[in-house]
Amino acid sequence: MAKIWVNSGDSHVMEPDDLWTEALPQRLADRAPRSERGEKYEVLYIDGERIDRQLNDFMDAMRPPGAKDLDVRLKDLDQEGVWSQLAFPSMGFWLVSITERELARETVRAWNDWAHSEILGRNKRVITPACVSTADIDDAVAEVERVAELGFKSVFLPCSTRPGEEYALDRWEPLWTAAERAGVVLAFHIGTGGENVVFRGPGGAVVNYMETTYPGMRVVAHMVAGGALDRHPDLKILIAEGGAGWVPAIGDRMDEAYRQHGMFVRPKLSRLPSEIIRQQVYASFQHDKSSVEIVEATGYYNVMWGDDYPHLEGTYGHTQSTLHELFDGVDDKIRERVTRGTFNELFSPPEQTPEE
Ligand SMILES: CC(C)(COP(=O)(O)O)[C@@H](O)C(=O)NCCC(=O)NCCSC(=O)[C@]1(C)CCC[C@@]2(C)[C@@H]3[C@@H]4C[C@@H]5C[C@]3(C[C@]5(C)O4)[C@H](O)C[C@@H]21
Ligand SMILES: [Mn+2]
Repeated sequence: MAKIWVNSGDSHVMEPDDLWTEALPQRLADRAPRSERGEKYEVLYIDGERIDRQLNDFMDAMRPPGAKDLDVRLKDLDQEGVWSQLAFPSMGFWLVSITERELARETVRAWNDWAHSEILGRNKRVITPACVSTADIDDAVAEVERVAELGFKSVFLPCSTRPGEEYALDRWEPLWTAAERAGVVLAFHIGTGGENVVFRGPGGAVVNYMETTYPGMRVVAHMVAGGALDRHPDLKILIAEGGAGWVPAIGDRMDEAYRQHGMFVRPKLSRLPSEIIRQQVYASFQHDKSSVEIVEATGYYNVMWGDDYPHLEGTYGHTQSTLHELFDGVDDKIRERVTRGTFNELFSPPEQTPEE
């Protein structure tokens, strides 16, 4: 089978265990996110809070050779046919749980400086979003301005927020303004900002997998209906790892709400929700056939494939067979858009050198 070369809008870096102990004074490093192997679960400590995380066997699941080594990762990518990756944090995901201002600001800054020197500074194919404080919007704005200067093209935000901090609220407006002005994409990754295991019982594994998808839909509802994207027409948001088939469907439902409940709608928008979604909302998927099918069926083109490397939910080891299943027989324009074009539009990776 001919090799299909793609870009990945959803991958992950795995940070060195000493990222924060190396970068921060002891009084802050001791409170930064830390992972320990418990009896049955990985145990996470964040600013003194203990969270029982993944089942250990989940954590021990197959890991590609390059998960923690950039040079080896690039060889993995050549083998799998992935040219460029937007690589989200791993331990850095838990920074969004920090509510104390100084700790949030300093741990985020340290993560960004590590990514800038160890990833962006050492290669052009793998890029990361930057992290920002969710504890203080002024700090988040300052960090967006700083990292944009450093060359970051996106900023990671959690899909779930603390109560009273929902994305439709004015609290976030300075961040939307700064991100639009800096030309950075807001990259929301599913399964972040809240509990990922909310049900234990029959079907738990699948039910919880679905439960982490819904907050991605909520982000779109708040950013569209709350007016943020209408007020900032150059701002683009990505919902990573949540699939893409649902995006045009919620556009229809939001249009129906906007029309049928018009007497209750505020703020009024200059465009229908479904138009805003087609112009400013992007989504990534790994295996879903429906994420490809809806492009032609609905005219929603902001679909981006992702390898979710090095996670279990990703395609490492079966990328090419997945890509052929997804794209063989699909219109070339749609296949090019989903496998590379959407990523190129958002992140302009370097031109791909011909395969050796
Ligand atoms: C769900 C249970 C506990 C049910 O068990 P029972 O039947 O009652 O005995 C069991 O099946 C299980 O532990 N499964 C392991 C997977 C899992 O934790 N599932 C949660 C929902 S899925 C999820 O949270 C995603 C969205 C997808 C899997 C990877 C995921 C956990 C990743 C993984 C782990 C960690 C969290 C993270 C980023 C991170 C750095 O990589 C996302 O925030 C989130 C994400
Ligand atoms: Mn992912």
